[in-house]
Amino acid sequence: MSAAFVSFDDVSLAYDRSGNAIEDINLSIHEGEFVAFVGPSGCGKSTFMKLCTGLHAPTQGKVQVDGNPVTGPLKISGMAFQNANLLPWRTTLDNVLLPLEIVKPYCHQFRKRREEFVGWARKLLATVGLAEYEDKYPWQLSGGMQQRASICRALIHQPRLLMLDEPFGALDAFTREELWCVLRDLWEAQRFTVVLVTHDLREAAFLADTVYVMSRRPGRVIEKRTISLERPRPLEMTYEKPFIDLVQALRAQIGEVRSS
Ligand SMILES: Nc1ncnc2c1ncn2[C@@H]1O[C@H](COP(=O)(O)OP(=O)(O)OP(=O)(O)O)[C@@H](O)[C@H]1O
Repeated sequence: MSAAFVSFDDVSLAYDRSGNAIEDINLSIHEGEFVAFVGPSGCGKSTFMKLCTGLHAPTQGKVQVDGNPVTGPLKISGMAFQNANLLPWRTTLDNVLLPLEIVKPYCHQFRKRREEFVGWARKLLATVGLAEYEDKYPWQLSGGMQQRASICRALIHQPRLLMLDEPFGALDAFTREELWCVLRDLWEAQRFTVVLVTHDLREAAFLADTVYVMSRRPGRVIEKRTISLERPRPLEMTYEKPFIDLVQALRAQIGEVRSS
């Protein structure tokens, strides 16, 4: 096993005097690992993400990424959220290029290397099936297409850490499953580290190597479950018994947390 890429040592965070939002988190994520966080609403999943990416500092404990303490917004991460949040006045291609215009070191090279960067964006868009939509505006895309573009935008600067906060939560079940496969294939090809926050236990079990189950507030990790289903994982696998049993077990656990 490689050294931890993301590590949380006794981490707690209190936003205000109402007490800890998350408490005593100890975990290690290895480079290239795909982890998912599940738990009841308000248990601190998004808070975990903010700590990981340096958008908040812990009240107690230590957060490290790639061997360094996280002291401010992390440049090696890409993020995507439930809402695609594409800029409506930019085409799909220009939305995907945005991080390269902003993030160091690319922003300093943007003008000079624009053609090369456009090539990266086109390649990524083609990978997720949006080759013909590069010049369309967000309002000309379906919700699923917008989310594909938003994942491309999160990956364009080749981040080592991809943070996904319920990225498929607003999509219909069919589109969601399609995008699981898009994400699975991108991850298989590039092996960036992924932290996925989701309410969807099937999604967590299908995509992740490790699922962390969190308790109600103050959020603590109450279980680390290794998903040993063979890879690559075809979608059909989700209709087979081992997968169904796994999701049932996770569901039972969340049910216990909710009623406790
Ligand atoms: N900026 C903030 N200031 C004060 N309290 C906050 C802030 N952000 C989150 N909280 C509180 O911290 C707790 C954890 O919130 P968080 O958004 O991390 O939970 P979550 O598990 O992601 O929730 P959900 O599943 O509903 O999205 C909640 O009780 C929330 O009200």
